[in-house]
Amino acid sequence: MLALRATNLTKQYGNKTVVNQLNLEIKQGVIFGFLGQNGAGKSTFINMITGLVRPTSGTFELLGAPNDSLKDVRTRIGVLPDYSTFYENFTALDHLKYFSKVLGLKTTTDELKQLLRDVQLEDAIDVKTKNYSFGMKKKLGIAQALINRPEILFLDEPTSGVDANSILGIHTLIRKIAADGTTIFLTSHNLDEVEKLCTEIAIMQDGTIQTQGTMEELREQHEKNITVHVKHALLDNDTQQHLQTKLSTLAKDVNVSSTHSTFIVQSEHDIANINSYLVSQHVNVYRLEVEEASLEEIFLNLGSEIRSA
Ligand SMILES: Nc1ncnc2c1ncn2[C@@H]1O[C@H](COP(=O)(O)OP(=O)(O)OP(=O)(O)O)[C@@H](O)[C@H]1O
Repeated sequence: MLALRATNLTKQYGNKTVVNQLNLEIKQGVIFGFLGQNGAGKSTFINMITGLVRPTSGTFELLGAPNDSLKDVRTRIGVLPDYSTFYENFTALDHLKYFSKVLGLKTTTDELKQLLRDVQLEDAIDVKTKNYSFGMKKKLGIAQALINRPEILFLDEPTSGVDANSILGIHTLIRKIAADGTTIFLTSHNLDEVEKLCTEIAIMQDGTIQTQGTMEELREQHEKNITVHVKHALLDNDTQQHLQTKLSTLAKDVNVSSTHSTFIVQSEHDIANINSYLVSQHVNVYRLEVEEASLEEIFLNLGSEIRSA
């Protein structure tokens, strides 16, 4: 069973189409990163999936339940919205007890305390939330979203405004929740975070999914420049010059020195060609390192692909 399948999902506000015939499939157990510039339609998509906003047209299935029977799965999902509000005079424990009751769960106080420990709020269990920092409120929001041990957890910007130490803690927690079998749907503007955490990534633009895949697949599809560093046996001046000239016909930004050379190619195929050429010239290659494109580069490349289309 898929965790989520959206088919031609569309949301219009007046004349404006915010989510446009969107198709998406998410397998169970993945940490799914959902990216897009401001206004791309991410929150609107999540709001439809979590039942806050009604689609204009199209359908989706969440944990196997069709969108018109969402109440059947509501207790199996967890949601951290992009902002959470809490009763100021409640402590963290009061909050979790309250939400546990609202959801009709039979969670014990010990279990709720453990949940607060999991999100590193053990020192603030009995502190009123009016005294919480922004980051502490995020953590409490995550604890609240986990209270029903959800099968799929929606995290909208879980680390924005959170200090670096706490971010590491939240990342560890997300990995642990995923390892326990929960599917994670993560929205973040922090591309580094998405690259580190997510096993699958989709990039949304103007209401549709522009690309989707693992980091490896995204690199294959959208990587424009691959930087290659070669360490080789000592070359004499003539060979260096010869290689500089020849490699410049096969690659960009070629820089051949006596023991190291670097160049930029457009595809892995070019690397194989250059390597064969070096072998044919009896250049002993000791090491060949490829600098992989970051998600940020892919994201920027995609933006320019769309603008020039
Ligand atoms: N209730 C609404 N009524 C009218 N327009 C809306 C409504 N909600 C969202 N929009 C518009 O839909 C577009 C997409 O908004 P949405 O919040 O889904 O984008 P987003 O990708 O989540 O952006 P961000 O990264 O800034 O959170 C925006 O142009 C927004 O102004």
